Amino acid sequence: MNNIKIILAGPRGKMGQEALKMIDQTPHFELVAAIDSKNDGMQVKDLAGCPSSMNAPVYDDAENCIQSVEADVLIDLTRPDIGKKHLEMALNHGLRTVIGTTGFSSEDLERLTELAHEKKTGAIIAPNFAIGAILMMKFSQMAAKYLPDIEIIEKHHDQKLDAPSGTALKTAQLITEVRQEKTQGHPDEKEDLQGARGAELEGIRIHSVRLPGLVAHQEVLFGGEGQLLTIRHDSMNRTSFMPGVKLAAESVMKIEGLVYGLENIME
Ligand SMILES: NC(=O)C1=CN([C@@H]2O[C@H](COP(=O)(O)OP(=O)(O)OC[C@H]3O[C@@H](n4cnc5c(N)ncnc54)[C@H](OP(=O)(O)O)[C@@H]3O)[C@@H](O)[C@H]2O)C=CC1
Ligand SMILES: O=C(O)C1=N[C@H](C(=O)O)C[C@H](O)C1
Repeated sequence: MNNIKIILAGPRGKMGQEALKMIDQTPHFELVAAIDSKNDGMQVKDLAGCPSSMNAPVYDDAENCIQSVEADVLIDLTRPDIGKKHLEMALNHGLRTVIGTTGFSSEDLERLTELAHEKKTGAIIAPNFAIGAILMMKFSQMAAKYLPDIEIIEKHHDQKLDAPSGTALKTAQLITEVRQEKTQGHPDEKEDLQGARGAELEGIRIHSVRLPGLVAHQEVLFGGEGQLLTIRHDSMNRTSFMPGVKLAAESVMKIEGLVYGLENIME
């Protein structure tokens, strides 16, 4: 496989640190720069916790980095508002991009799909990189045909900025592809405390839990007469996401246009 030159945005973050290790351990990946709003001019190896072999410059200005460094792929693991900005910027420069940050609305996705098409550039937005989470979403889509009364409970660490999680939204979207819109619960139900029934997407209820100690977890509950099916996935740590990040960085080299969800590139 050809060498892939990578710019990583968010190298000091929890995901960024795992991604640096993964890049370091992948012979055909080469880190050529990092985007970090706080450490302009430094080398990645000098940032706390970063592999000592990484002689790549740090830029605080993403546009300057993209223009100055010869790269094949930008991987963004920052935060929802920044990920969006970086994807738009990279596409405008014709730079292939893998986005791990979540919080994309359907309007954002529509606009960025058009931009990727117009620029003839590959991009992947992966609401969840964990292979088990992709399977949980696919199995939920299968089950929804037969058990259409569904509630999603997603549980994350308390530093998470977006709610519901990108995974919960993607799960609900996949379900709506096979299920008619449906009102669940009693037709006369009312919330005595606002939010008690969670958020709602085409009748599917989504409940977001945020607690210290959690990493990333989701249960999809399917209720039927006298039965309950639960499909559950747990990420115990962030190394669970790295095979997916690696697959996305390899796959984005071969595609044109925007792909939303790793299930679309898994064989
Ligand atoms: N798709 C998936 O499978 C997964 C996605 N995620 C998503 O990935 C993102 C990162 O998660 P996580 O690592 O846990 O979060 P962290 O808060 O640990 O890391 C985010 C990092 O981004 C940096 N950052 C913020 N703004 C900028 C900027 N303008 N330029 C460069 N870097 C910036 C932060 O730096 P500073 O400290 O200076 O603010 C921080 O180091 C989140 O959006 C999360 O939802 C997480 C896990 C899995
Ligand atoms: O912020 C996180 O941590 C995670 N974000 C993604 C999401 O919003 O679904 C993926 C995973 O759940 C971890």
